[in-house]
Amino acid sequence: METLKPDKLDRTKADTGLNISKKARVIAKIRGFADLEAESANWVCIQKPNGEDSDSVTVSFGEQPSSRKECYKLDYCYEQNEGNGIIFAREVKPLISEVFNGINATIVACGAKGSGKTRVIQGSYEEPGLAALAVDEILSISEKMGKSITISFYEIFQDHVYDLLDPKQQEVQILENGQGKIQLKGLSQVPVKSISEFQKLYISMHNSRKPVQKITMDLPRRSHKGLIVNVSPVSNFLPTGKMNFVDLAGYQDIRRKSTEGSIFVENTKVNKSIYTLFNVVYALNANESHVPYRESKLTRMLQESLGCKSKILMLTCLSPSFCQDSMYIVSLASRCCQGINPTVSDSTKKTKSLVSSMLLSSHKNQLPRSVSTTKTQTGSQMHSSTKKATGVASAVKGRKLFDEAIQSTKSEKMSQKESSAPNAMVDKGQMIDKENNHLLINKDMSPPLSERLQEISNNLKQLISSTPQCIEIPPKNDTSNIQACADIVEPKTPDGSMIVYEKWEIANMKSPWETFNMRSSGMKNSLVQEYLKLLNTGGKEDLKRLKGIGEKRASYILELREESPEPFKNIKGMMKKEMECLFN
Ligand SMILES: Nc1ncnc2c1ncn2[C@@H]1O[C@H](COP(=O)(O)OP(=O)(O)OP(=O)(O)O)[C@@H](O)[C@H]1O
Repeated sequence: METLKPDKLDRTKADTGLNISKKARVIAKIRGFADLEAESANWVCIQKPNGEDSDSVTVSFGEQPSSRKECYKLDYCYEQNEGNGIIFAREVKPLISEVFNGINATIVACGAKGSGKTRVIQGSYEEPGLAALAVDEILSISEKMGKSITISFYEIFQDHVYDLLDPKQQEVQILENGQGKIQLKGLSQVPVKSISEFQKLYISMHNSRKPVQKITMDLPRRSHKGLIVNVSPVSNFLPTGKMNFVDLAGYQDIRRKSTEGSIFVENTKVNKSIYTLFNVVYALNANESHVPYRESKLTRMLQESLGCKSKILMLTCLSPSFCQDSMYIVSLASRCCQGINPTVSDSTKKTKSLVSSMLLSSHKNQLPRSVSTTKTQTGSQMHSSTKKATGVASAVKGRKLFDEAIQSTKSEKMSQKESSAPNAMVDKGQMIDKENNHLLINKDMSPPLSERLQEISNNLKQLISSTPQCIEIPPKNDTSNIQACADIVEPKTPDGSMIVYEKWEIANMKSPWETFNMRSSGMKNSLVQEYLKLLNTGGKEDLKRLKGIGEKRASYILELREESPEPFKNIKGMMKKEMECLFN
């Protein structure tokens, strides 16, 4: 196990000084060169205005033309020569004391396929990952306190959760009790007494990739893997703290891959859950009233470790050589990182404000979010390889974002005050009740998915009926106006479409009315896509919330989806299916 100097490396509360109300810290790590990678192909550039003391850094990619280089702001970026030990000491270790105080922490590794996520989270026997380093530390503290720890290890494959520590590999059910508390039925908790015992369970299970029930294992599969470390708190009056490590499946843009059948469905589900996680982190960092936990199994499972007083570390892994998917993931990460008041390019602002005014104001926060990120033109860029790590003593600012993370909602503030009040003998049950109440309060504030979908459907109908039929549609192959609006509705690869949009707009010089008409057409198209997506992916209850869809039609839609993964390709197809349904 790597020897660390915690006294020098810890980021203590004394280091905190930033007034940044962010719940999630978003950082990156550039992976070392793999065996067959050309070391000359150094593609990621990072800019640290204050070296290792920088409060934020910018990441850009070498192959973009320097005149139009886009930079993505993140809280920090670790370079190729900085290993798991340093990341643990600066980012993860400070969270451990929080976990002993009954607070949940979640460390998520995200990135393109092969970007080094597993190496950072799981590591190997030779170079332990963040999870093993954390368990080692937690075990040594627990031993001193005479306490014990347990671990759970699960896999999410095609939106099903499986227990990796249970030989029977039962599917885990995510249940919510009467008070809104999440329970993971069927997920075992195994006591762990030593680091070697942990490594044996974690590394061997991770690598064994045992066949999961009812799933053929002939093809490599993309799945998320999660570890939960349950920690006994310092006081019996505190709830059990959890430290979660999530090794996300690698992001792959399926539009660029010629996949079919079950692989296509698998990839779509994986990407959707990655988007949802980013949307949740964005919503938390931006203090939004609605957090879309319910939109994926992963975020649903992690709800109690992402919301309330939890701490989140998003670790974006980057390939050092050209990788389009890495660019996309960084753009998502950067957007989460910005939280409140992200700086956006003029074109993005323009589009956003237009769409906001077009939507009923009560709906605007309820649409799936765009990938607007901080994009700036670069000044002097520094290639990652040219920067040398200059020791660790000065790199102490990262964790202070966590320490400053505000307890933003009133209910959180109240529960904090009460738990720290003198003589407040708050028992475990009461504390849990408070958390539950908080969840219920939040639930009241944020309507469930089905309500949002209903509203999207209503918007769609309104727009279809109100959009003039004689609108001037841009040339058939020019999808820029649709793209501009789709940017608001759905995450997209930052492929310069906004630039294309601006050029197109300038070249055509439309009147305000014509521009409005064109954009509303794009808006309509986006909403149609959302509506179709709902028909293709929504649950039965969500489908039934849509006007005109009752029990029978919802069942029929689900039947159609069993026959083919995405039966509703366009409006025409939808109408046809509707007619078939009527005559069935
Ligand atoms: N720091 C590093 N130095 C050298 N090679 C590395 C480093 N990190 C990862 N690699 C290599 O890169 C490859 C991908 O690593 P890893 O499996 O950790 O990526 P991943 O993002 O988890 O992949 P996937 O998306 O397929 O799960 C492996 O061959 C690994 O040995």
